[in-house]
Amino acid sequence: MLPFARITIIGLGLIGSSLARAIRAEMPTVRVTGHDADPAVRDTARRIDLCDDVTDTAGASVTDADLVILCVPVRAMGAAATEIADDLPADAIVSDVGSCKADVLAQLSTALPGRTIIPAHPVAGTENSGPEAGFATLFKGRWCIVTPPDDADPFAVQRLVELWRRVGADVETMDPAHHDMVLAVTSHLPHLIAYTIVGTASDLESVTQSEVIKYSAGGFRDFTRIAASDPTMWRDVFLANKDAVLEMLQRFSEDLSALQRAIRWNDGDALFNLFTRTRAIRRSIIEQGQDDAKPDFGRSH
Ligand SMILES: NC(=O)C1=CN([C@@H]2O[C@H](COP(=O)(O)OP(=O)(O)OC[C@H]3O[C@@H](n4cnc5c(N)ncnc54)[C@H](O)[C@@H]3O)[C@@H](O)[C@H]2O)C=CC1
Ligand SMILES: O=C(O)C(=O)Cc1ccc(O)cc1
Repeated sequence: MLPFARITIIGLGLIGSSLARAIRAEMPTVRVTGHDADPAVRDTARRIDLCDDVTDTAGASVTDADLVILCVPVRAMGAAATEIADDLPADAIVSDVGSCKADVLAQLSTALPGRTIIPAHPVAGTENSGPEAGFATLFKGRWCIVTPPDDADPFAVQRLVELWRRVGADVETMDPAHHDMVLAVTSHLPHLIAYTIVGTASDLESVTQSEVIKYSAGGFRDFTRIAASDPTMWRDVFLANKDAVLEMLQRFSEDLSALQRAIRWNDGDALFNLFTRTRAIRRSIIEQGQDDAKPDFGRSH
């Protein structure tokens, strides 16, 4: 049985539009209603026939929904939830796709007291944004981490888990604070490093003219892809997951200082041992079949 009959998606960018496409592809009888605060995005969504209906107001999009998924930048979650509060049916489940979870749960709980809130995070995306960047297969074979509050209704959680399974995700449940620590090191810190290194190189570019671009090797190019990610989205992630990111950044800075010291003192063993350890990590990821990097970067969509 389908877990939901009428799903509303608020925020029709990369993730919202991918979800709309995936739901329509995998569960064609589900009615998908969409809303976005940006009129240009709503026009595009209508032109590309993204949803069964696109409404001009957030309230109108939820009046008969049994699931509402907020797909807006993490610091806009509270405002988006407040906009639907008066029109949300009593038995509707509210979820989201934000990249960090504790702050979002706090925003949603404040905006929608007494409502069923089950946050989630599909760990799948690209550096692109907007309704035309989405694609139906984005979530296939990817993790979706569901972070229910302690008192969550187990049946509501089960229905949301089933939705994500139907669009192809592997689902794990996790405590929100733990999610934020794990993602701070596996996703948020790598983005911060990419933004930094591309910024550093672009500062140098004025000295070296176009050499940074001309001789950019594979490693730097990979960083430029990540550093092309949406500025609003990532500003919000770093501010909303501040504590976990600062904790991981502290550890990273200490490790970087140790490497700096090893280079300064010609400690080849320290360098060799670290690089041997990290090579083994990469190889074990590939052996476990979790090397989604290459197919994703090259994925045609
Ligand atoms: N981009 C990625 O790779 C991934 C993003 N996420 C999360 O998904 C969420 C959405 O990200 P994207 O789809 O990439 O962003 P996006 O920039 O492509 O789309 C966000 C959309 O939300 C709309 N919006 C902003 N505030 C709104 C409001 N108050 N009410 C209605 N619409 C509003 C914007 O107009 C925009 O169309 C974020 O919370 C992000 O952390 C999660 C996994 C991957
Ligand atoms: O494009 C990439 O490399 C990503 O890392 C995509 C991504 C961005 C944010 C998330 O919360 C989850 C996945």
